Amino acid sequence: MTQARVHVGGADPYDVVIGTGVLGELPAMVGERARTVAVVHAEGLPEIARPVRGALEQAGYAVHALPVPDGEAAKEVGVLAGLWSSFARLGMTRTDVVVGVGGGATTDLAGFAAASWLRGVRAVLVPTTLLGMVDAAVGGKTGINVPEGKNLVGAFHPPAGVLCDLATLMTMPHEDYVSGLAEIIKAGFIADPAILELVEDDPKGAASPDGPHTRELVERAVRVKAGVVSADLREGGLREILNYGHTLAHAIEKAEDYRFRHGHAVAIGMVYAAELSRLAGRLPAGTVQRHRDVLTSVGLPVSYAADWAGLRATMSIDKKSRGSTLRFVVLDGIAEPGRLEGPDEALLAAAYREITS
Ligand SMILES: NC(=O)c1ccc[n+]([C@@H]2O[C@H](COP(=O)([O-])OP(=O)(O)OC[C@H]3O[C@@H](n4cnc5c(N)ncnc54)[C@H](O)[C@@H]3O)[C@@H](O)[C@H]2O)c1
Ligand SMILES: O=C(O)C(=O)C[C@@H](O)[C@H](O)[C@H](O)COP(=O)(O)O
Ligand SMILES: [Zn+2]
Repeated sequence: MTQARVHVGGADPYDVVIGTGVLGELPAMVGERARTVAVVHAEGLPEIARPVRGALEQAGYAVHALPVPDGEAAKEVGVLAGLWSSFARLGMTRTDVVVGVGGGATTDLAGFAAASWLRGVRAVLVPTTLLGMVDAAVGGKTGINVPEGKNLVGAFHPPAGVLCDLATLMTMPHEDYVSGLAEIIKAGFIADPAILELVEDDPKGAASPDGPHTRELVERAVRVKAGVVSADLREGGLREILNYGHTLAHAIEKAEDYRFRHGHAVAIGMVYAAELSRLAGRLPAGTVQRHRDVLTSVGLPVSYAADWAGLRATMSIDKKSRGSTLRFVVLDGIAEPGRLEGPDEALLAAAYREITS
């Protein structure tokens, strides 16, 4: 299979390599100055980290595997502190490198560990989930959760390279695979309608790593993200569009004690944002229905019912808020993202009612 290479520009440029057999690129991304390489991976997935460790050992690095808890349980301050202790024990200096292998939770943690160790060492990311490949590992947002909210502590720390080996997707649990599709569909709504058409034409294929368009869907979503973060790494404006659906999604994840899949929460959050757009007179009802149809077709949820007051309170701490003003990414049409600033409480509650049934 041929490989695709997507360049991410900006002050710290790097490549995202997509295909199979991509690990040959790893030593070049780690670089010649490194001696020690810490490979951070989920403790339940040592077999996924094994080829990564092998490629690095063969290249002559001193490789140390640092297993962390699986999934979202990794994005906790205690786990991060454990990595700092391990880095100290290994004597990691500024020329040494952290390699994160796994899903988005693992790469978010590994990236933040790299960002914070000695005020910043090189990180190379090897995402092994669909969501990790198309979103989490690209763009330099790293971080952890705190009890008060999702991703509230973190740093912008672009990786030195991202390697997406599509073969690793074959072992993914179906529900986690589908979760990743939510971020791909998000990229379709905010920027690349061809993604929506690919999913709508063959939802069953889209929901399987064996599907005919897996590689194209991954590449298209990565290109959307790369284009945005190349222009606005630190979310001064444009980058906010990647947060479509996330204001409510993050509140749902917190309400569910981070046991709700991120992509599933984003799917619900996108329908909420679409309903907000419609109720604000900015989006036709047909486009809101298109959200429900395409998300449902691949098995993603589009409704949610829990105490509105709790969700509303959590949304205030969203990173797009400015002072007491809530700000949402909305749509004025397909691939026409806009902002809704300080919406009426009545509008927020009305949009929520639309997704509770
Ligand atoms: N930094 C960003 O820009 C960004 C973007 C989107 C999402 N995120 C974050 O990413 C996280 C979600 O990522 P995710 O969906 O990958 O979830 P995840 O990291 O929790 O992984 C999902 C599950 O898949 C398992 N897994 C990983 N690779 C596997 C494989 N190849 N085969 C079998 N099992 C495998 C994991 O162990 C885990 O149990 C959230 O924390 C979210 O906030 C970050
Ligand atoms: O890269 C971005 O920017 C995004 O918003 C991508 C989101 O899919 C991702 O979930 C991100 O982690 C959310 O960031 P946050 O700043 O809202 O925590
Ligand atoms: Zn997301």
